[in-house]
Amino acid sequence: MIKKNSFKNLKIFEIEEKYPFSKSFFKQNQIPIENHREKTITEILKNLDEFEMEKIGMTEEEIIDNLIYYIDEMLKFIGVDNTNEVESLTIISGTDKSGKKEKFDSINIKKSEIISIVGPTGSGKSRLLADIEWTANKDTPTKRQILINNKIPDPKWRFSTSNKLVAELSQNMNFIMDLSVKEFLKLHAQSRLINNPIKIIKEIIESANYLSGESFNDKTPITSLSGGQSRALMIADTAILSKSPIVLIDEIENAGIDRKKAINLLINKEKIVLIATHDPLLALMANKRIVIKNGGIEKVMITNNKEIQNLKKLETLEKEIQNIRTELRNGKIIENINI
Ligand SMILES: Nc1ncnc2c1ncn2[C@@H]1O[C@H](COP(=O)(O)OP(=O)(O)OP(=O)(O)O)[C@@H](O)[C@H]1O
Repeated sequence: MIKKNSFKNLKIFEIEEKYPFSKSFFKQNQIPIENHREKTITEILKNLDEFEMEKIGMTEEEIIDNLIYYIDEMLKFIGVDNTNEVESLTIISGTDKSGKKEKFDSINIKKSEIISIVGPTGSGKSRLLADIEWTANKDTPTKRQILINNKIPDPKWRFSTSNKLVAELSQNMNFIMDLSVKEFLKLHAQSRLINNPIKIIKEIIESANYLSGESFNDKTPITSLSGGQSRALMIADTAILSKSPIVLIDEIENAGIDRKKAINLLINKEKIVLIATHDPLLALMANKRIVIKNGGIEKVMITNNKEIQNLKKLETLEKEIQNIRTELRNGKIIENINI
């Protein structure tokens, strides 16, 4: 909610910069802001004569109240109101596949934390991500409950398309639209009412190229992106453009993308990231890992110092595998392996 007192001190150019859509309020209500952008709304209204005020059809207070209401509603609509701020996510225990209570009471995850979810095939990793996405309220097969900022979340999260709590990155990123990368990102930026889409589109493309190493540009048709390139584009888009405070990743596939860079990009944007994975590198990159067995959360482990050192070894191993992959692709014979 915008506070009226401090709002009154904003100059028109500051209001327009912060809330670009406010321009249409001024226009529709015929408020003469032209050449007065250095003034506050109150200063402008005070200088209007009776006739001009009559044309607007509202008192000074009504104009300010309506403008604040308009901005608040627009912010909610595009999903950038501060009710979107998520400081923590809590998972309250439910039952495993046999109906037994899970072995924990609650797990609290904070902003900028990264959590991996590990467990055998079919153990329930994707189910946990789905519980979070649906903000389960004891109404899913696991009977878990999800709290946001320690409260039962507003049901708006479940149904709103513009105000999404969760951004999901899945393995399959098949684009079917006949658009260039620039057109695609521009559409997304427009839907978020971004003021300067050109700058942000450039940033997303640069980040995606940094992640995939296989460059593309703004003119590349999205249908011709490779698997790695489209995953890189979606990750960069999610990190930079999406307002969703929680990112759920169902395994970042190995090929064609630097997973460490991808995770760092998401973390820098202060998101909560949960990754269901079978990949040791991703599992150990997380601050904590949730171990799932037979549909239930078996335990939560904190990545310890020894594991962090081992992560470095795994990264070296991974680099060597990448080198071998490149050599094989280039028709070379694999004679030496450096481990
Ligand atoms: N606690 C539970 N109670 C009832 N059903 C569950 C529970 N947990 C998981 N399931 C169900 O078990 C099935 C397998 O779970 P899920 O797909 O989440 O496994 P997974 O660990 O992601 O598997 P994979 O590694 O193969 O992707 C799903 O149908 C899911 O709904």
